[in-house]
Amino acid sequence: MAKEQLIIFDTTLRDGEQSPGASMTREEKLRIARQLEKMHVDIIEAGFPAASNGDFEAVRSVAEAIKDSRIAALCRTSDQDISRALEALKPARAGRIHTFIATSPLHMEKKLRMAPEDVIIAAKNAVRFARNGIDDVEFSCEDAGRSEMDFLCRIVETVIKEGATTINIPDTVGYNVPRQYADRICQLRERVPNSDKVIWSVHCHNDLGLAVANSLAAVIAGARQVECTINGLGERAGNAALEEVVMAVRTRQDIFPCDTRIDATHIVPASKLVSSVTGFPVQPNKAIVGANAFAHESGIHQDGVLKHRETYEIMRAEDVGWNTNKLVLGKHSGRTAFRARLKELGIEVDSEQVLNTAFTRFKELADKKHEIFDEDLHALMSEDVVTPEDEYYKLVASAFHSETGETPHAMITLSAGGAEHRAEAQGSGPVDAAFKAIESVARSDADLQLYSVNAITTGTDAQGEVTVRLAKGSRIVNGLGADTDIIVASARAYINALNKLRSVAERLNPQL
Ligand SMILES: CC(=O)SCCNC(=O)CCNC(=O)[C@H](O)C(C)(C)COP(=O)(O)OP(=O)(O)OC[C@H]1O[C@@H](n2cnc3c(N)ncnc32)[C@H](O)[C@@H]1OP(=O)(O)O
Ligand SMILES: CC(C)C(=O)C(=O)O
Repeated sequence: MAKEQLIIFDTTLRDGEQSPGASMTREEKLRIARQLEKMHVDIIEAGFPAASNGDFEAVRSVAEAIKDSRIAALCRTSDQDISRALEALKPARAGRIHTFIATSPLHMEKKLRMAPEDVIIAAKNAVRFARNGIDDVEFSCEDAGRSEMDFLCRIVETVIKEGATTINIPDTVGYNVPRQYADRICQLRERVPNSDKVIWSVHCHNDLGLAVANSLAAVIAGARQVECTINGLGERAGNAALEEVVMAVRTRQDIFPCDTRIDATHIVPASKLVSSVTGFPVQPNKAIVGANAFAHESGIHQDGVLKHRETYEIMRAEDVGWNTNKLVLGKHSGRTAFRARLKELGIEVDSEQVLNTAFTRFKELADKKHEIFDEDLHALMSEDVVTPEDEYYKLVASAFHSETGETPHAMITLSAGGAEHRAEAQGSGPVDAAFKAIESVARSDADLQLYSVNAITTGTDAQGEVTVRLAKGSRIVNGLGADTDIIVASARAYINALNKLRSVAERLNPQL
């Protein structure tokens, strides 16, 4: 039997935009709307036309441009707001008026300063007025999560009689918990006459981190529209995240009696677009769209995923728009993942002993660096271990000068094959000056590919750890240096890399 449709109503451009700092221009709204249309979002709430001329124009432009999604515009229960919204929606192939008024005792008394009976009249008149202009009218009981059930039933019954086609029950301040919220939806569906003639919708905020859980509980209780936003953007702690709702319903088809029309492969691009437009980064551990959502670092998980992906993945990264899942090499990784990555990089390991030696070096590096990249592996596999006794270059002494308004300057005494050399150089910073001074002696002709400060311990004796990656021809090496002075640590790392380059060159050409 075909599943019922769960309507996805995206409000990134309206409630999402109410996030402090997330205001969007008309062009930005258009770009996001086009991405939402591509994803097959059913309804795009484009804005609040009475808010400003800019928002009016933005809703109008979205209504003009988007053909495959219905466009909704939000308005209070005032004729002026509704007229403005109707005007903005005129170019839409399919439009919806979304009108709302608060129904909780607190909001009615303290904010609206209206008697409950007057709120019912305002809702009734607004829906009637809206229905004169358009067929599709959604009515929202703002703060329904804290409204009295009897009152909710009365106001909803009234607006259904006036022709509202969708009834939205927002948990405006994210106060409800799943069982209680689901119970509200069940009661309304049971008690309100003609409840089967309308679509029941939910709109949950995330103040207690329950927006998605509440939305899903409501779907099980019979709601067939979920209002949500990309990345969970929205007022205060945000709204239910579209990607989480869609993927929960899709992944748990054994539980949900419905599914959405969303093409989930557009989810990650949509998330990236919203993040770049708003400047709100996505936290790495965010479900579905976070950079780590399909990444595995620990050896036991990596081993499991390599043997059978489903051991640690309940969805496929490709199905939500990532290129693939990721095995990230780090200090928790094991031999299986290490060997697999080497193989992917085309690095042949001819014996268990070579693998074990390389793996030990890899663990040493991983203790110093947060993440091991492919270049690190190339370096690990091509370099020899250089012991202090075989070091050709040694740092004997150093002095650095850096002062506001003056060019940084470094003085280095370097031992090269036992002979001491003094060198001085200026640079764009003291580290640059130190590297130039060392190079004036070593003349390695190597490319500096990476300079990173890997870890700083805490306390007054803080240790700075630096990695310097040098490349010469096909040889790539990582040099490590540690010191309480970060410039000295950098110089040591550079010299360590030079020694490794020399050692590899000697191995390839023993005449050197
Ligand atoms: C839960 C939600 O997300 S609701 C949507 C929230 N979004 C927004 O508010 C963004 C757009 N809003 C705005 O640009 C402005 O608030 C406007 C243009 C709508 C109104 O601006 P102003 O006329 O200056 O009013 P202001 O914002 O100061 O106060 C809101 C007024 O609307 C009233 N009001 C609030 N909700 C409703 C409603 N659903 N229906 C009718 N009146 C309402 C308030 O009681 C208050 O009236 P008062 O001024 O007579 O006390
Ligand atoms: C206007 C309604 C839908 C709303 O945004 C809320 O109650 O949070």
